Amino acid sequence: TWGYGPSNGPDKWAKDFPIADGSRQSPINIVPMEAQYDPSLKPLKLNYDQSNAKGILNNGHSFQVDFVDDADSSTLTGGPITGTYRLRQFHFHWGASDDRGSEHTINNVKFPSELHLVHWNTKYPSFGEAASQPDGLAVVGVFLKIGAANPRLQKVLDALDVIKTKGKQTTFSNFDPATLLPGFLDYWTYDGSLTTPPLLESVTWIVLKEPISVSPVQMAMFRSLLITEEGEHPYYMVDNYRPPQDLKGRDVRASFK
Ligand SMILES: Nc1nnc(SCC(=O)Nc2ccc(S(N)(=O)=O)cc2)s1
Ligand SMILES: [Zn+2]
Repeated sequence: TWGYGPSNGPDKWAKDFPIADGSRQSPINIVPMEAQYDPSLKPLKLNYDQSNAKGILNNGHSFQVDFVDDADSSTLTGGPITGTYRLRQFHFHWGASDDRGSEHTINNVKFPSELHLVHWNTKYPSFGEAASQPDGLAVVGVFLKIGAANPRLQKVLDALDVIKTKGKQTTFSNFDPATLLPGFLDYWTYDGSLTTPPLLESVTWIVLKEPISVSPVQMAMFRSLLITEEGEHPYYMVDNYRPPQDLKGRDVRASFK
């Protein structure tokens, strides 16, 4: 199956997922000077209920915190989207060293990690249905930048030692992902895709300009996860990022001047 290694990594995905060469693939390199300020873009509204946090899972290519999404209690509204999108999960991408790891780049600059908050459009009956629609998903991307240790991140990182191997999961409750957001919610937005197989072209991307901090010690905790199952020869979960894809004529809009 797909992964990030030399034999199953991003350059090989088109074989099983031909949409990898599609017209609205993600991530992309963001060039702020070429983004167009759009005064009609609304402020982002992220309203999460911490009690919706359900569990934390090592899925073999990242770890994700899953949310109860059977009601409009943890939602994304405003921004470039119309209607209400429900939070499904959040996860991260990161590098083997601090010089890489993010999926989106800014002027070709990579960050050590990128947080993705995945939401689905409630005009569709389920996440799975929404995932196949052009306006089905909205993912908020947040860059992580090396600096002071991030105390809000620590609760997530402290849960990693019980989900070391692929397939492990544990309960994870009472966590408001809004605590992971930066102070200002200025963003860039463009039409894109899932950045891992099935690479579905159903994502309105909302990439925040302001990063959050992470310390080198905290980055080392991300890198202690394994992509392998218990009992298998261990391989570390690192460099789980897809490089930027061709813009193919798409516009990138900015919510700020
Ligand atoms: N019918 C379907 N059920 N589930 C899927 S795909 C599962 C899923 O959530 N995939 C996913 C892949 C990548 C991303 S990302 N990195 O945020 O673009 C988010 C989410 S299609
Ligand atoms: Zn992601």
